[in-house]
Formats: sequence, structure tokens, C-alpha cells
Amino acid sequence: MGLFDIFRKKKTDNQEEEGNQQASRVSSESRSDQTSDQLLEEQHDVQSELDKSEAPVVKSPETETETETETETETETETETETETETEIESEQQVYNKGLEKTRTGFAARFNKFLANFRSVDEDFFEELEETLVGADVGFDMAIKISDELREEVKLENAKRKEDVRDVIIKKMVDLYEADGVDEDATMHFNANGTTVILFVGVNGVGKTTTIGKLATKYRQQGKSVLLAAADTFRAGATKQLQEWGERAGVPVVAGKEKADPASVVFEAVAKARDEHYDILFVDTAGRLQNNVNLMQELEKMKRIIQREIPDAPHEVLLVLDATTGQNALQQAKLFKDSSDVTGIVLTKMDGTAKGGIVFAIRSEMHLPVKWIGFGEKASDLRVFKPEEFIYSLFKDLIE
Ligand SMILES: Nc1nc2c(ncn2[C@@H]2O[C@H](COP(=O)(O)OP(=O)(O)OP(=O)(O)O)[C@@H](O)[C@H]2O)c(=O)[nH]1
Repeated sequence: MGLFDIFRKKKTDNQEEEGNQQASRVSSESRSDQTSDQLLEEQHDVQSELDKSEAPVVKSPETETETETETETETETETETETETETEIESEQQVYNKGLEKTRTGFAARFNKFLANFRSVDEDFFEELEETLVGADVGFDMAIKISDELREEVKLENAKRKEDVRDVIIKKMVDLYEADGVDEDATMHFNANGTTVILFVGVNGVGKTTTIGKLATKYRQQGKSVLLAAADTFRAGATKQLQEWGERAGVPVVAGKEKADPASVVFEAVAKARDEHYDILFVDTAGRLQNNVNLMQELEKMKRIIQREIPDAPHEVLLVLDATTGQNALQQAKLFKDSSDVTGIVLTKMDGTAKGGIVFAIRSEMHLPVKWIGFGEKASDLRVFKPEEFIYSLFKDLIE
């Protein structure tokens, strides 16, 4: 099943479920005005409707703790699921829906504005479409690719209604996104015979230290032994920030003095991790400016030191990007990809941006897998990136 078909299925399932819930609500609201005979009759009707859907209503543990507004809770928590796995997916979907609220609203607003001007599929149409897509941060390349492919699209030529135009565009976006990602490996790589070393790179303030804190908490909770290296000796306070996360997560931190050579901290940490058989070592690096050659060389030096102690390390070089910076993030990705063998992306602060289209741009222009996505500042706000949940959350209000 393609990504767009999965989207459609999720959409249909949720609509059916909302319909059933409305039926239940109508039933309970009108109850007081009815005779017991009428009540029995109606309960029977509602029950037959529910029976048709076959699946039992299951509440996952996570869904019960999540409350936004009363309406959202009602529509999202009481979900029909067939298996336990689907329950998990559903609750993950809720996290995505909440985290991507700003992005979804922003996307919908742009699209609706574009569609409001729709008269016919002509040159102006394609120009406006490209502007809309670039404005939503999907990246210039992706915008042109979508527009070019749509020129060939017979379905679009025949489309008369705004809704048909919208559906064809979104399907094309999802199809291209899926096609660009066929060879992508978004899994985390671990060392089968010893310590896994994961290096975090990225410019100032993107969320490297916070992400390490969140991941340390996550892996610690899974029973792994974790060590942190505070190799960001550049920013005053970075070590302290990492130590606070370390304390909260219950994991030790190797730190040097302020302005110490980051390489010496890395050396000490790798040796300790290897000798004391830690499962994972996370290395926090300074928020370096991407055009500062010396800082890039410093990163290279760190990698050499790590490799001297553990030859196939680092097992991951995760580039942390702040989603709120849009196309700037893409520029950073290009520079870091060229100079530091990035293996994956952590996209932070998705909760704070209306331009989540950056996910499309990263895949289409960088061919780097997004491995984690940040929806907030708490440890539990870092999630494994799931394209299906992402796509659904982004477009769920746009397609009927
Ligand atoms: N809303 C939100 N805030 C985040 C997220 N991730 C990180 N932050 C916040 O972003 C700010 C910067 O995060 P840091 O972890 O200090 O960034 P850094 O990359 O380590 O910064 P330097 O040490 O200067 O290089 C902090 O206030 C974090 O709480 C996220 O997913 N959502």
C-alpha cells in the first residue's frame, strides 16, 4: 500500500469513527426526552451501526493522559482498533497531531488561499502553486518538481472543482515524497560488539544538548547504560545543561574545564565508555558556525580520536536542525553533509513552526533520513520520525 493509500485509509477510518461517536452522543443527549421504548429502539440502531465496524473500542494508556480540548479528546481518544499494534499507532498519531498543529494550520491556510484564487489550470496557476509550496518550506526543487509533474497530469487538466485540484496536488506531493525516500534507512545503527558512539552536530541553539538529554532518558528507560560527553566547551553553561539532563536521566557525564580542548573531553569519554562497557556514548559538540572551517576541522579531529579507540565509531552522526529556521536549516544540512558524514537528522521544535514542509525539502534535496522529531522540551516530546503519521497529521484537514 502506498503512502497516499495509507493516508486515505486512516482518513476513512477516522471519519467512520467520528460518525459513530456522533451517533452515540446524539443518543445520550436526547435520552431524557424519550420514552423507554424509543430509547431501546435507538440503542439497538446505534449498536447495529457499531457492530458493522467490527472492531472493539480500545483506549490506549497514552491516550487517556492526553487532553487538549474536550472536543479533540472526544474525537481522538476513543478509537476503534483491531489489534494492539494499531492502538500504539493511534496514540502515536495523537502525539503527531498535537505536535504538528501549527504546521497543519499553516499549510491549510496557504493552500486554501491558493485554492480560493483558482479559476483554471493555466500558467498563472502553476506559478501560484510554486509560490505556495516554496512559502510552505517544501523547498524550491520540490516545488518545481511537483509543478512540472502536475503539468503532465491528465486528472488535473480535467479537474473543474477546487477540491479535485487540491486532491491531485496533495497526492502528487505524497507520491514524490514517497518515491524520494525508497532507499532511505531511517533506523538507528548500534554497535553489536561494544559501545555505540553517537555524535551530535549542528549550529548554536538548535537543540543538540536537549536532544541528547531526551535520548539519554529514553535509552536509560530501556535499560541501556548511557554515558554523556560534554564536548561543547565553547558555550558557557552547555556543560551544566548537559549535567542537569544527566542527573535527571540518571546517567554520568564526562566534562572538562570551561574552554578546555573538546578533543580531550572526547578522548576521556570514549576511553571510559569502552573500558567500562557502556552501551551508548552520546557526544555533545559545540554549536559551530557552518562556515567556520576551524570548527569543522575540530569536528574531524574529534572523529579521529573516537575512531582510534573504537575503530568503526561513530556509529551515527546526527545533525540537529531547528525546523523553525526553514530554509536556513536546509543550508546547514548541505554544509554539514559535505563535511561531517552525517547519517541522519533530528528535526527539533516542530511544535513551534507553521512551515513543516522542511521535511519534504530535506528528503528531496538532501537524501538524508529524518530519524527523530522534536515536539517540545520534555524528554517524552522526542519521537521516532514516522512518515505515515507525519503525512496524515499534515494533510488530514485538507482532504475530505
Ligand atoms: N519547543 C521546543 N523547544 C526545543 C525543542 N528542542 C530543543 N528546544 C529548546 O531549544 C533551546 C536550545 O536548545 P539546546 O539544547 O540548548 O541547543 P544546543 O544546540 O545544544 O545549543 P548550543 O549549546 O548553543 O550549541 C532550549 O531552550 C531547548 O529547550 C523542541 O523540540 N521544541
